[in-house]
Amino acid sequence: MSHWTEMKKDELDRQYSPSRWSHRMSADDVIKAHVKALKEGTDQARGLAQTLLNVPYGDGDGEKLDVYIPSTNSLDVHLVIYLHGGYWQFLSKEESGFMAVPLVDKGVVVVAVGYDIAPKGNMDLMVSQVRRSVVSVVQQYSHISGLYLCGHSAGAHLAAMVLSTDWSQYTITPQIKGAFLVSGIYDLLPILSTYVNEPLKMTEYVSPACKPCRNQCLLFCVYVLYIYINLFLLPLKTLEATGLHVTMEDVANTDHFSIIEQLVDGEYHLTKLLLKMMGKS
Ligand SMILES: N[C@@H](CC(=O)c1ccccc1NC=O)C(=O)O
Repeated sequence: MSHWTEMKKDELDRQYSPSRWSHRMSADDVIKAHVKALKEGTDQARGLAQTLLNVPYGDGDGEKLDVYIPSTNSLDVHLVIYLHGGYWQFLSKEESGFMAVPLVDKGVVVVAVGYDIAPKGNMDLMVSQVRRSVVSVVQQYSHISGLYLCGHSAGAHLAAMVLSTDWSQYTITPQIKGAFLVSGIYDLLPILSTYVNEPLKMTEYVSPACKPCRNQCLLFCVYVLYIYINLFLLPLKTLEATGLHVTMEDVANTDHFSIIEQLVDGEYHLTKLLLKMMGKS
């Protein structure tokens, strides 16, 4: 495969269209099925778990999060913050509680963060929102014994941006014990000239600033290897060079969408891996 700098726009657009790489269904159908699966999973979690919905973490309309709470009296409670995907322009927290049931069952609190997707929000705002959401969660749940991040696709990028935050500008420094980054995109430069950037309107000035490369606390790192193999491997090497404990998991028989949808299932390999990261297996 040629390097992205040598690709014509059509080809780059195709490479950055995960729906067109699914072997399960047509591009349109895979997206429809994805949104449906996430929504149904979230509705189910809202029915089964105790919840606190629309908790503000800032003054903006979009600065709200949902909390899925286990019924446990244990003091050793772990909390995972989920940052949804959707190329920073699709999805919301309303479809982002789908993985809560198997985690809540194991006594883990799940927080699904809402942020202002494009065109309402731009990259700087989204990065600032997810960072502030983490600070707010730590302030509200100071008793938790372990804070973890999970993100899919664009949400994995945002999670990596959280990990690379200079917390000296914030009131507290969250102690993030691990991050579970699923099928993320970590280099924004190649997408500047693609359709993905149309609502985002990122410039070359924004993009390097939003490239997560510094990281202090990554324990587990999950990628799916299929199309952009070279782009995915790059941050892994960068992270390892900093002396972090980074694990890469190559998940068989999946695609960009099913890899995260299946977190509704407690028996799914990645659900078990996420629980293992939190010492809950
Ligand atoms: N144009 C993108 C659309 C996409 O990524 C997407 C669309 C709706 C909901 C979620 C999406 N991506 C999730 O990671 C694609 O071809 O897959």
